[in-house]
Order: sequence, then structure tokens, then C-alpha cells
Amino acid sequence: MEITLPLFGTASTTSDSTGLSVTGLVTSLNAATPWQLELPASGVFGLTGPSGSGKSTLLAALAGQRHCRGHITFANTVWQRGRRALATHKRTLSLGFQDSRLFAGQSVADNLALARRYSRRPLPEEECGRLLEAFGIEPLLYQPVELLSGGEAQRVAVLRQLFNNAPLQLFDEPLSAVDRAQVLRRLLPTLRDFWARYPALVIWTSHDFDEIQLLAQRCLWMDSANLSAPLPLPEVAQRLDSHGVGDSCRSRIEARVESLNDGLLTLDLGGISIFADRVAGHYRKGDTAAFLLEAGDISLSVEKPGLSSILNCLQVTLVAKQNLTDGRIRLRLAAADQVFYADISRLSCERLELREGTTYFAQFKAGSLAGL
Ligand SMILES: Nc1ncnc2c1ncn2[C@@H]1O[C@H](COP(=O)(O)OP(=O)(O)OP(=O)(O)O)[C@@H](O)[C@H]1O
Repeated sequence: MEITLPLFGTASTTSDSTGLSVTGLVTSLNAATPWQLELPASGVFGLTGPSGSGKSTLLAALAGQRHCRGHITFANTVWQRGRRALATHKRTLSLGFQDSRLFAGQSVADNLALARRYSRRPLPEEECGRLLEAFGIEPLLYQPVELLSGGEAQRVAVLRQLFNNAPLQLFDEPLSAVDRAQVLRRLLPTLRDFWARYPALVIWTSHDFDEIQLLAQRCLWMDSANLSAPLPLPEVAQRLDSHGVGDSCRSRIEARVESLNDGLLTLDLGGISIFADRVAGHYRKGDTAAFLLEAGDISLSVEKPGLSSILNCLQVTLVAKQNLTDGRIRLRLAAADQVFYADISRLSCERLELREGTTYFAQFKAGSLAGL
């Protein structure tokens, strides 16, 4: 049955389009592979894939900044119907770029104030203050944006999007010029916390898969202008591996700090003690701390190992197995309500006769937990 949509405005005849709905979207890049996409009204989704595959083009088309045809609705409002497009400023979205695109001739404070003034969902004053502090922008507030470094400008540009607090927030490699330690330890946790309290639909484009892992549960994959539906992260990690454009897989682990002695951090993970060493940063007893654990650093045993110099041993459930293109197997493991990944050889997998739903013992060194 043909559904009649008004040209623009409220799409009252669509049944479940409170989120983003893209049907048959075609730009000059993807005439042969129209884009389809269904995303909910809120949640953070990664977008990655090889360089030049069309990620920025997709974001530009969603924002009404690129000629396209097809259908786009967001929050029950039609943004694109056939070749007719709603103007960018009438779409309830923000789009942030790698090159920040701040308003020249204005101070940082002016740029941020403008974003807040034109927000349809302005943030409380105290929230803006918290964000300014977390992003380290307070000392820069009265500087002209022309004097900012590349990384400072990017931080201001991301903050500008948060101050605007649009229901759909699109980011195109927004923190690529900021030092990695600051991104992982400070900015991404702040963003996670922010979107947990101020939900929006977020598409976060990055070549850094750790960034995506720390923000999102699912990720879109673009390859030669082919767009996937939202995929589980291990599947995307596998695609990155097979294209030779990705890192190996790291998982985020969260645990409560128990003590720090001689550089060895003792953590509580659901009642089990685990250990991290050579960690930087300040850890206070009772705090929840986050770490990245490399999939290749984990070994698996069928029986509980005896005393070992490897300090960490967790009882885990094997949730799923996935073949990697290089002959290894990626295991999805669960322990203490957390999920993480281990890469082992096919031979090990066969020798151990690993079966989904079965309990095993995962070991990793204290040095394998990289603090965020
Ligand atoms: N305005 C444009 N006109 C014509 N071709 C363009 C335009 N913008 C991008 N392209 C081309 O479209 C293709 C996709 O580019 P796009 O920037 O969308 O890729 P991407 O996946 O975002 O890449 P990267 O990861 O390198 O940023 C590239 O081949 C690019 O050269």
C-alpha cells in the first residue's frame, strides 16, 4: 500500500518513524546502492569504514547539504521526499566536522552562546558549566576562534553541538586532532555521561574504533558507498580487520577501585578482584574506573588455572564465536554483567572444543588493562 506523506512537516501517516528513517536515498556517489537506514529516536551509533567510502556524503545528505533523492523522516517529520528537500536550518539536527567550522570573527564564548540561543532544547546553565570544565574550555572562553589550535577548535566545536542539544547530532571525525589520552580518558566519558542524561540520536563517525567502542553499542559500516544496518561491534571490528583499516579489538571494562599499592591497582569486578598495573591517573577507593582490554591479550582455559604470574583470572561465559579473516576466532565473553572479546587461534578453539553457553576461565596480565 502506498503511504502518502506530506511534502514536509508532520508525517502523521507513518506509523513508527519517531526515529530516523531513510529510504532509497541516492546521491551522485551511490546511484547503484540506495541507502536505507532505520534508527531509533535516541542512542549513540558509530559510523566507520574505509576512507572515501561515503560516510561524510551520507551525513551531508542527512543534513540537507548534498543533492540527493529519496525519503528521509526524523521524529515524524519529513525532511526529504523525492528531490524536494527541507532546508538544513529547519531540520532538528546539528552536524560537526573535523575542521570545526567555528564562526570566524567571534570568541569561543560567542560561538557557544549562539548555539545555546538557537537551541530548541537549551541546557541548564549548570550543565553548560560542567561541560566547559570537562572539555577544558574555560580558559579559552574569550579568545577569538582564529587563535585556537586545531585540537582546541575541535573541542569547542563538539561543545557547541552539545550546547545546541539537537535531537539528531551528527559528528564527522570531530576529535581527530585532540590528543588521544584526553579523548579516551576525559572527553568520551563526558560525552557518554552527557547523552545518558540528555538523550539524542547520535551518529559518531570515526576511523578510531576505540572511540566508537567507548561511545556506542552498535555501528554502521560504509564500504564503497554501501551502507549497512547497525551492526554489533565485533562484526565491525572484523570488517575493519579484513580491510586492513582497523586496529585489533579492545573492550571496555568497568570496575570499582579497591586500592592502589606500589603501582598495582586492585579492582572489584562483580565481587571478583582483578588487577591493573602501570596505570596513570588518579584513582580513589570506591570510584568506578574504565579500562581497555586488548582481545589478543586474553587466554582461555577449560579448567581453573593454578597459581600463575598472570594475576587476572575471570570465570566467563562464552556467548558467541566469530571467524576472523586471518584464521583467528573472536570470542564474545560475558562476566559480571560485562561483555568483552578475546581473539584466539582456530587451533586453540578446536583443541578446547569451545561451545557457546559454556563457562571457561579467562586470564590476562595486569599490564593488559589500559586505564582510560
Ligand atoms: N562535493 C563532492 N563532489 C564530488 N565528489 C565528492 C564530493 N565530496 C566527496 N566526494 C567524493 O565522494 C567519495 C566519498 O567521499 P566522502 O568524503 O563521503 O568519504 P568518507 O567515507 O567520509 O571518507 P574519509 O573517511 O576519508 O573522510 C570520495 O571519492 C570523494 O572524493
